[in-house]
Amino acid sequence: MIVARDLAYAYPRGGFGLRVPALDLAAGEKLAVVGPSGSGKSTLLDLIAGIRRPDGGALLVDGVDVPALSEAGRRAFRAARIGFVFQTFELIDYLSARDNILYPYMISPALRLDAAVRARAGALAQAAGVADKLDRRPGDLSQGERQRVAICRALVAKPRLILADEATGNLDPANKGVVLDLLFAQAADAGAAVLAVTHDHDLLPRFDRVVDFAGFADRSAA
Ligand SMILES: Nc1ncnc2c1ncn2[C@@H]1O[C@H](COP(=O)(O)OP(=O)(O)OP(=O)(O)O)[C@@H](O)[C@H]1O
Repeated sequence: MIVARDLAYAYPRGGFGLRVPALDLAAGEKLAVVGPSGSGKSTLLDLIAGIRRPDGGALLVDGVDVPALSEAGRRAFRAARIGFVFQTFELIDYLSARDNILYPYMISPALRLDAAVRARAGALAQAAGVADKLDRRPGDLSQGERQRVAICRALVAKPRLILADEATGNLDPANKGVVLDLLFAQAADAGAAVLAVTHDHDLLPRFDRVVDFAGFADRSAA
């Protein structure tokens, strides 16, 4: 699902660079990425999702050479194949929680919004414990509720790859378990792979593999 070799990236205004010699993720695999704050974990997710373009190296995601795509191509690829739970949620303030969940269907011409999709969005919200909040806007939700809405949005289009950046970071222990169960059940159902950044070491036994990101920072680029 992911093959990265000698992946290099430096922020254009300097300050931080990342060099990843090799990273592989098999279809259906659940990989946790750990590492100190500021070690480049979120930057890696941005590269995989095509939000940022690497300066060098090779990156195939679901067989696609993502860095070779145009910006529009990368956006379409992301909408169709990747479910991204952002660390800061990135919900849209003026849309209801329901419409936030359905957002991939509003921006991707490849996805068609119909009654089955609406039902699926409702079922995901139910499983995540936010079904009674669907008419609210993100500003009227708690942090943990926003996080769960963001997770439903990442899952609604049955992505091939789920990228999760601290997806359970704002949740209490009970909801953490519920949300991770939901994430993994949906991934198994769709045959999707999961790459999750987490600081929560209690969750690591639930993953197939753990990669420690300490050491991937490229000091020469700083
Ligand atoms: N737009 C930017 N321009 C320059 N440097 C940046 C930018 N965004 C992030 N950085 C720097 O890049 C480094 C890696 O950031 P990143 O968010 O990838 O780390 P992280 O491992 O996900 O951290 P955390 O665990 O705290 O979320 C940090 O030192 C950060 O200050």
